[in-house]
Parts: sequence; structure tokens; C-alpha cells
Amino acid sequence: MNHVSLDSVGIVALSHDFDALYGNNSDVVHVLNAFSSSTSVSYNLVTLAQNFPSILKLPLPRIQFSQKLNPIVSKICQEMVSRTRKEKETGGTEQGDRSCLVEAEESGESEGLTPQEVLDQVYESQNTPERCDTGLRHRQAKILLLAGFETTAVTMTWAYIELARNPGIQTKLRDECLEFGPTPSHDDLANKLPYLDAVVNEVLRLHAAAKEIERAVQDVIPLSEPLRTATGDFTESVCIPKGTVVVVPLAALNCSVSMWGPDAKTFKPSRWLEGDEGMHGARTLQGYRHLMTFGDGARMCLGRLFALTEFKAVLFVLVRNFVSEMADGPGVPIVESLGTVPRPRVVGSAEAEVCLFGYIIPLAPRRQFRKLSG
Ligand code: HEM
Repeated sequence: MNHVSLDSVGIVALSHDFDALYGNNSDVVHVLNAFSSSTSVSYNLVTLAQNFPSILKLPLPRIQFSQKLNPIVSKICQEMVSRTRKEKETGGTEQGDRSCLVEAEESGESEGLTPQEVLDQVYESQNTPERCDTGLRHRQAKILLLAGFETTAVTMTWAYIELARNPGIQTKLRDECLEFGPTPSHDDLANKLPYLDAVVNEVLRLHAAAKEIERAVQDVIPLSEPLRTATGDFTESVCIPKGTVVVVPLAALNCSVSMWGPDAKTFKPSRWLEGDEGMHGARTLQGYRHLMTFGDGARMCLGRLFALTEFKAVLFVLVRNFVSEMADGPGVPIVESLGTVPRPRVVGSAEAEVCLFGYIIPLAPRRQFRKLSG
């Protein structure tokens, strides 16, 4: 799944085909895999480095991986920018063939991006400023490859785990996709395959790739239920002093019983076909379809529509052609490893196996897929 995801984001954002699907284990594939399958130590590093930046100077493996990734992606981006400029000069490229980031660079002196900023959208380089000043530059430096690669890959892996665990749901999804025909358009994927939509939403609900986000806020936050204070009084809102960092528990909200009802922790795509009835308290949440998976508000995931289309297209093709089964039986316990985006891990497996998700976890290589006849 990570190869599908890497090639998709590479082609759309960079106009660069990493050829990962064709077995090209490029440096980028290797480094991103190593980076993403990080352990608890490296996960904590991210948090620690926010307060103690000098940690990033230590010769730790994850830091060395990050340092290795930076020049590789920089080189690809520099090649891409040069190629597109050259094509522009010679009039050799159709508009539609250019990457969206290079389009942004060309969109004008004040609103466009400088080459360095284009680079920063792809990978946060050491030169990346904390904040930029215009248009897209208002946003923090992006880590497009990581934001668009690991999140989607891990979510698609969970989809396959859930389908393997729930053969009835898998069959129902396959029936809808087979009945629809082989080539759905973008609009078809978005609107005309209700069970596919339900399965995708349910995977996004139960397996949010980003467990939580942090925000520095200064606000008065209303409470859903009155809270008793230390003085014994009740309050209906909380005042957050300036500079306080608030953690928004995206994954917990997605699985909260008060939001999603008593079966909140069960994989149940049919809840998405019940209209507002299946939503319970979640109706009060905004986000994408009342989910917090992509965040919410001004900083909501920029790639969500791309991710949804990619996710649905891949699932549609795979489920039409293959049956997925758990290699060790449907009950094999799977947990989330600690990491930047937690990957699924079979309980008791060696740590290194985390890196092999999508190959042997949880589906054994030879028995991973059984081609359907016809
Ligand atoms: C299942 C897949 C994905 C999930 C679950 C996901 C989730 C998220 C979340 C939770 C945020 C933070 C939102 C916030 O701070 O409020 C975010 C931000 C972002 N995502 Fe995604 N994402 C996914 C796929 C993608 C893809 C495919 C791309 C690009 C091709 C992408 C690009 C971005 C960018 C650029 C931001 C930063 C937005 C900003 O700071 O303004 N994401 N994503």
C-alpha cells in the first residue's frame, strides 16, 4: 500500500513517478519506510525536539534518516522545477501535465511560490522558514511526501485488515463494485458507490492516521456538559490562557461512545447508510462527514479529496479482483505500533516486521491474495 500511495502523491504533486509499484526500491522508498516505521523512541523525539531543538544534532538513527531524505527529495524537486521551466520556455508541456506545485510557482510574482518554497511544500528542508507571508505561504512548511504517503498507505492497509476480518462486508463491497462495472469516473467514486463510501468512511473513523493534533489557542471553549470547578461552582465554558497548547484527540473523538453510540468501537460500515440516525452525537462535529480524521477548520487536511479518491480507486480495483484473508486467521490480534503515523503490527511480532506492513502483516505473501476467476 505504501508503494501505491508514494507513486500517487509523487505523480500528482511532483510530476515524478517513483516507480515504486514496479519494484523500484529507490532511496526515497527506503528512507520513507525507515522514517515511517519509527519506534517509540523516535516518536518521542519529535515531541522532545519541539522544546529541545539541540536534540536534532545528536547522531541518532532517525535523525540520520531524516538528513538522508532531505538531499534526495531536494534533488528530485530541483530536477522537476528545472524540467518544467525548460518545458515552459520551449512551450513543450501541456498545462495538465504539470505538477500542481509547479503551477503554484508559476501563478504570479505575489501569489506564486519561489523554487525554495516549492521544495518546502514537498519536504521541510533545513532552510524552511517557520511561517511564510502570502497565499500558500501562510501555512507552515509542508511535508507533502510524508503527509500524503504514510497517512494514506496506513489507512489503506487498515481497510484490508478490516475486510479480511469481516468477510461478509468484503463480499458485499465486492458485489457493489462488480455490479458497477470496471471503470468508475471520479464522480462515480465520489457519489455512486454508497457501500464503498461507507467502508472508506468507517475505516477513516476507526483508524485515524493522525491520532491527535496540537493547537496553541487563546479562547473561551464551551463545554458539552457543565463542569464542577475547584470552588464547587459549575461552569459551562473554559477559558484558555494565551499560549496554552491544547491537544485535540482526533482518534478518540472518532470512537467516542457519546459521539457514535454504543457500537462506536465496532467496524460497521452500515452506520453510514442510516442517515443522521447512525451519527448520534457526532452530528454536532464538523470535520469531513463528522469525522475528525482530517482535522477541521482552517488547517484541515489539504489533501483529503485526493486521499479519498486514491483510497476509493485502489480499494475498488483490489476488491473487484482479489479476496483478502488473514494469514493467521481472522482473530489474530493486531495493534498499532508507536510512530509518526502508527502502522498496524501483529501482537508479538518482532519490531522489524512493522516495516513490512502491506507485505506480510497481516497477510502472508503467498496467501495474501487469491485471484478471483472471471
Ligand atoms: C488518509 C489520508 C490522510 C489523512 C488521514 C490526513 C490527515 C491530516 C491531518 C489530521 C492534518 C492536520 C489537520 C490540522 O492540523 O487541522 C493534515 C494536514 C495536511 N495534509 Fe493530510 N491527511 C491525509 C492525506 C493527505 C494527502 C494525500 C495529502 C497530499 C497529497 C495531504 C496533505 C496535507 C497537508 C499539505 C496538510 C497541512 C495543511 C495545513 O497545515 O494547512 N494529506 N492531514
